[in-house]
Amino acid sequence: MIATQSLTKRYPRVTALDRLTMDITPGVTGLVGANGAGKSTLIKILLGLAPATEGTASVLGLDVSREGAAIRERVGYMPEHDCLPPDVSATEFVVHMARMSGLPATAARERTADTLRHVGLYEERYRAMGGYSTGMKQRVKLAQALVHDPQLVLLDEPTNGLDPVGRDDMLGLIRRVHTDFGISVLVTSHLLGELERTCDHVVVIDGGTLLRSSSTADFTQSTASLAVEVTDTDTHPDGTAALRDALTKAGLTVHAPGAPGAPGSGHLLLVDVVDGATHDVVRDAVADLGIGLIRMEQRRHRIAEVFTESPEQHAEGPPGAHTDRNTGQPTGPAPGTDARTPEFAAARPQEGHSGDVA
Ligand SMILES: Nc1ncnc2c1ncn2[C@@H]1O[C@H](COP(=O)(O)OP(=O)(O)OP(=O)(O)O)[C@@H](O)[C@H]1O
Repeated sequence: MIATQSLTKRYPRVTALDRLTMDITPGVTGLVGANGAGKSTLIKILLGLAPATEGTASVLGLDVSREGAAIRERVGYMPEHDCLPPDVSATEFVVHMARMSGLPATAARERTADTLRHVGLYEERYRAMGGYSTGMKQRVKLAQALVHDPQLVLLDEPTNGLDPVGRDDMLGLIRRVHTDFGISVLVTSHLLGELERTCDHVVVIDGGTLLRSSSTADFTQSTASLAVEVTDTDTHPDGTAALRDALTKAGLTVHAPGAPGAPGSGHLLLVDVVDGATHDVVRDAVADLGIGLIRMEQRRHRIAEVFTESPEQHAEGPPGAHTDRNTGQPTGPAPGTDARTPEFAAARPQEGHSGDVA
């Protein structure tokens, strides 16, 4: 859908994109990065609205530097900032945008009604947008991006300004744009947590450079672990400790509950999954000890956890310390490990916490 090669954008005082090379395939892709990482700049280049300083990019096989108009015919765009005229209704506005995209008048009205219904705007669609809530405005912005039935939509921070419920609704809508209509989606966010529920693929950029690009499953599965809880018996008054010893002897890595920095807690053991046989080793060890197995469940790490692990664990991952591409000065650790943006910091894993609500 999208390919960039050494894409660079320099503004007079800042390099917004720095030799960015990536490929985005059909589906729902999340583009995540802290504020100022270069997400909006990338979208503007992909739409042919801003020229790159160096490098190339194509969208649906069309060159962004020469075929911007053809790209904008086939691609929908939802801008980040509030851009709706306050004194017209959603219906008038979306019909206008449909006409601008080349739809005849009747088709524009029909598509507008369908699209506004799809995004959940009903009677309100005839009211002036100046009186809309942030959630309603975001829905109108999504509707105008979809109204001309594009092959791909670029959504710039569609959950900005929404409360948790509004955000969940918007993420559900975005997912359905792909599942119901087959439209591919590139959605940007500075919240790691919300992307793993919505996207098939996640691209992480920081300081205009690519940190990581992989499927959401790869992000979370590569570091899966088994959570195991067992009973105590007369023979083994501390069943958890007995099992930990047995599994360690069997060559598995077990995180001891309560150990400093260990992810286990209480009576839960977290066992790193080596391969498909790990479950069997745990089952056999429990049976041999004669203790009861309360639960054994596979846990996927959340994307945020991947970024709080040591960088050496990811060959293609972020370096531990970043250097400002403009000043050459160190700026601190990679996203997910620093406090440059509260949202990244808030995305740190917490038990029973969705990870993206500050
Ligand atoms: N027109 C411009 N002129 C000069 N600098 C710009 C311009 N547009 C963006 N920048 C700078 O380029 C960098 C990347 O900005 P960009 O808006 O692409 O980031 P972003 O990841 O979308 O962040 P945000 O979510 O805050 O918009 C920032 O340092 C920004 O200040």
